Amino acid sequence: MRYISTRGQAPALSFEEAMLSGLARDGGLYVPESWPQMCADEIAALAGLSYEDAAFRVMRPFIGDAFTDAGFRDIIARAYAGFGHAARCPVKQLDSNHFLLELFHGPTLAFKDVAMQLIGQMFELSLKRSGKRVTIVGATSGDTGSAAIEAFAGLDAVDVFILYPHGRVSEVQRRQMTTPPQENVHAIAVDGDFDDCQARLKDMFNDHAFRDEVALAGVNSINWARVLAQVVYFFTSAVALGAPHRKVSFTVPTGNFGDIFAGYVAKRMGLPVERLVIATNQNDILHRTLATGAHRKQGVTPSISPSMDIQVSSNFERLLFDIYDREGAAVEQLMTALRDDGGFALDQGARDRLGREFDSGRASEAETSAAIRRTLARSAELICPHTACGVKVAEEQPASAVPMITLATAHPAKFPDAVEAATGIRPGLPERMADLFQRPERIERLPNDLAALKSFVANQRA
Ligand SMILES: Cc1ncc(COP(=O)(O)O)c(C=O)c1O
Ligand SMILES: N[C@@H](CCOP(=O)(O)O)C(=O)O
Repeated sequence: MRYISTRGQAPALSFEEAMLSGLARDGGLYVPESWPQMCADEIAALAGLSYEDAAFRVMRPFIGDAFTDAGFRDIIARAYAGFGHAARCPVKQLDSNHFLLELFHGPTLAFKDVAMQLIGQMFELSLKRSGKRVTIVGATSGDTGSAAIEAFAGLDAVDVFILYPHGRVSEVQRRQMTTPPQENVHAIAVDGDFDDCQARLKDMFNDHAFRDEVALAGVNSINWARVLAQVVYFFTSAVALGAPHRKVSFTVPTGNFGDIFAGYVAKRMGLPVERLVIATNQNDILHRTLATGAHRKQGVTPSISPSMDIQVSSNFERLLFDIYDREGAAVEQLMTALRDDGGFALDQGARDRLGREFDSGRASEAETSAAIRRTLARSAELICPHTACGVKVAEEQPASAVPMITLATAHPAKFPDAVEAATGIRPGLPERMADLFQRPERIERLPNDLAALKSFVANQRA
């Protein structure tokens, strides 16, 4: 399996090379040159397997010769050993035909752990083999950063720098990033929003001299391996509800478009998915794109679901590549317009293809709170505000016999203020994190300035 860039100008790479590279050198994102297929019998055979065994079968066709089968099984086993639920990503019934896919049983209580724990193991093995050292820089609206720090803290061959928007993540998220004592991890509060952090990260990748000097690597969903690991739970949850003999639909709380793109990949591989529903908060660029065909930035407005406070959805580029018939030049043109003019209009063909695959909805602040309250009253489940955006949008989809699975992307205890304001209940952190608020913090505050950020990274790495 080779990986090609969405902008069509970078060399094709192996899985391992794409994983260690992050962004392609032409500014694009790596995608597989074709979608591996799983037939109905292969999908049916996932029923009853452990999450680890299912993960091996779903991901194996993508990794080429990066790892031996035994080595890859070992990586997967180590990645999920620390999860707090035997099923790793369990499905819970919310209502007669509405289910929650719980993705928050990993160490930092959000869905990012599912992929980050895996790629932490992959990086470690790969770097040990090559003797190389890399500098990981990540941008976060709160959850990717804490998951990355947890997965890479203390590793010899890696320095980690996480850019987060100052004052725009929850206190639990911030402390998860600023309290780990290991010297190879650095949390940087940037004076800007998440889009600024992600833009500076991409600027660093696009500065080839800097990129080569520090051996830059990325663990955002820029990295194909992140998306791949997220494909697995679309299969396991669908199979738990009867796939491939029965179709399912998914509603995905969406920001950077990585998670729902993983659902799209599962569908391309043969999983019978009826609808993929994008759920946004008030930062609703993707919902507006579906509704109007115009993809236009409006600036980020802080919300009670801060991890989804995103207007430049990085992985939308991967989808555009597919719906523009894998024409790198067309994607390059659209991305240039997004950067220079603030947006672009999809042509009618692209709009039709988008509409055939996806539906969308948005949740205002009041609707998000109401969904938290309603879910507690109806189903006795306390959900986080991101999950609540998903539940609200799922509930307004047309009635259907096809089961709807909404992704529960974080534990409510990461966002106690929003949950308490909605329900009067303050969710508590698990015992192992009970002293989080007493641990000393280490924060570097920097301006939204490429030169300042590059200089900090270059000087602080080991
Ligand atoms: C809790 C939570 N829910 C949903 C999302 C949106 O996921 P994605 O960026 O993959 O669209 C994020 C951030 O990515 C998140 O942290
Ligand atoms: N919500 C994310 C934003 C970054 O997304 P990623 O999937 O590209 O890493 C976060 O919590 O940081």
